[in-house]
Amino acid sequence: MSSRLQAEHLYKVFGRRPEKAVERLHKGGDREELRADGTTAAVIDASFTVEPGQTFVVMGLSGSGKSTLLRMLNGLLEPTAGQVLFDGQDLTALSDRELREVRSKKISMVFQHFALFPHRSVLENAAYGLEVQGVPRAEREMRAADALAMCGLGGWEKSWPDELSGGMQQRVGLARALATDADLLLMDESFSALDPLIRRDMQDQLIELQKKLKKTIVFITHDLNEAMRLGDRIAVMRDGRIVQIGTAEDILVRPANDYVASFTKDVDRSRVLTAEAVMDTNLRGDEADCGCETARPDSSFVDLCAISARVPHSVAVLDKKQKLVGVVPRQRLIGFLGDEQGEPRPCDAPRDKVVKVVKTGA
Ligand SMILES: Nc1ncnc2c1ncn2[C@@H]1O[C@H](COP(=O)(O)OP(=O)(O)OP(=O)(O)O)[C@@H](O)[C@H]1O
Repeated sequence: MSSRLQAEHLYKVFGRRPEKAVERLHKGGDREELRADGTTAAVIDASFTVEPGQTFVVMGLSGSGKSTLLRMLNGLLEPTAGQVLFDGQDLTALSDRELREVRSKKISMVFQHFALFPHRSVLENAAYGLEVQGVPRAEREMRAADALAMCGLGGWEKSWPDELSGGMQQRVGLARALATDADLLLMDESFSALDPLIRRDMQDQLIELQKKLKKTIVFITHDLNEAMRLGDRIAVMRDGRIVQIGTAEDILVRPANDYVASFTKDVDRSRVLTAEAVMDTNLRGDEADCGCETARPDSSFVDLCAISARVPHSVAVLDKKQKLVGVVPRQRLIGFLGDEQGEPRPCDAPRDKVVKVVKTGA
């Protein structure tokens, strides 16, 4: 059973008199103001909940506070203010011993640079977390071998890390995290050092594993495309603050401000949007009465385009109970793809006639 993670008004300030700095931040002060005094507000008032089995992605540019936030979630850094609740337990109130216990049994980290021991075999590396827990050799080797197989590394147990490619080494890192049966996986830029194709493979692997294992995952990245592929929910950080939390669709279709919107420019919208985000919910009520093919709210954008090409009118969207919940006119599909949700401008020419050829260029 996976666990629930909750961050409540977390602050981390580095430098002199951090508590005083939190007070100033409370009163609306910002990072720049504090920096002038030689104080860094790394994380400012971060609150969120990660439900059991969810992948929560924290996305932001370098220096936005992602790693500091993550280190507070596993108790490696003590918050200047605020609380971290894990399985209902306040991590900030635990003794060092209790915290070490929680960290070794319930929380696993996967780092960007695989952090493998060069003089241990792949199997010994995957079993490392269990060794720290004091699990007997035979059991830990069995569990590590299972985790390696889950990560596609069956047969590589006796190899050495330097015999493996970067992608395979990261699979060992993932296997090590999975072998311990920890409910909470904290992944810090775990795929950022990999080539684009291998990175995509690892994302696919994580998505597949997560369908089965349903861990509670916090994944840090600076890449919005990666965030959107992996995240059930995404928090966007800027200058220490979370500026938006939402699904990939929320971020894409309803960015909280221009800063978030500026990230979405490079996102392949057709991979993120579903019928639910695109559909018009202003209904007559009889749009699905004709017996033509329909879509579901979770139909992908690409599927929706294909259906739209096959039916002569708007696509009706029906929920699981076959209730009509929206319609998608073709115009709307094209508009969403081009991030243009206004109405077409009027044209004086007779329908379907090209009146004159407009020359462009010099
Ligand atoms: N131990 C520390 N002492 C002082 N300042 C720190 C410390 N750790 C982090 N910072 C500062 O806090 C801010 C947030 O850093 P953090 O590493 O959390 O950001 P990040 O988003 O993870 O960046 P990156 O992607 O580059 O790792 C930065 O300005 C950084 O310089």
